[in-house]
Amino acid sequence: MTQLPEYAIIVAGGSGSRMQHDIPKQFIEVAGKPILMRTVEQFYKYNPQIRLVVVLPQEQQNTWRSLCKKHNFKLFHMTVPGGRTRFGSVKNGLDTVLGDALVAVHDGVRPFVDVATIKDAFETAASNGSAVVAVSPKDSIRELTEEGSRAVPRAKYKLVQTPQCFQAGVLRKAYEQPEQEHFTDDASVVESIGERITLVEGSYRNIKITTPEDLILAEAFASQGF
Ligand SMILES: Nc1ccn([C@@H]2O[C@H](COP(=O)(O)OP(=O)(O)OP(=O)(O)O)[C@@H](O)[C@H]2O)c(=O)n1
Ligand SMILES: C[C@](O)(CO)[C@H](O)COP(=O)(O)O
Repeated sequence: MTQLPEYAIIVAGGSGSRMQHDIPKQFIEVAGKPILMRTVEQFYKYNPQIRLVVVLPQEQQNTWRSLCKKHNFKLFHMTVPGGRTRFGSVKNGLDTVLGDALVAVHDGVRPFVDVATIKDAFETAASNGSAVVAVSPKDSIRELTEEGSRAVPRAKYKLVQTPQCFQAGVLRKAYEQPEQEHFTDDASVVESIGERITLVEGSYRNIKITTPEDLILAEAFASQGF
């Protein structure tokens, strides 16, 4: 835990179109528990005093309340409406952040984030201003070109995960700018106002549950107690 108040903005405002499932992917149960609940619990385990902000589409909020009741999920959290894009959802979450603080933004569908990773991200952001979790690619990488494609040096690349943790003031300033096409995460938004991004080591288990086969992996991780 750091000296400043800590927030986790857990974004689950997307439509989950790539999952092709009949219920929103954040509500799919993995080993009997909705994915989003697992994610929120990891942040509570890191710091029971953390301020938890869950971003969900307005029309899913009643379902979420019912799920919390059904699963006897009592962790205190705020719920705010999602935006049209991830950028909009993070912006809505940020409106709840008061004063000086450290803010972690995390995908609601990354339930296997380690407590140690969350700790590392907050501590690094406290000293460096930012901390973005990333891992090294395991596959070779090719860049698409007009002629076809060409090999690029893998050692020069990282695969970016969440949490992405920042000083609240920096994140607020970054999210005041207009949204741009290349804003796929918080690091790209913050970098575009000239701030430096510090990377911290993530974990290959910290998958973003995106497509149907990710659910098989998720069940396997959960059955191993992760
Ligand atoms: N308008 C949006 C879009 C995305 N997200 C969140 O950002 C995270 C990463 O996005 P992704 O996995 O792509 O989720 P979806 O946008 O829901 O999925 P898809 O692109 O397959 O539709 C998810 O937790 C998602 O809920 C969000 O809060 N608000
Ligand atoms: C934020 C993120 O999970 C980092 O890898 C990713 O950029 C989200 O992308 P998506 O297209 O919204 O899944």
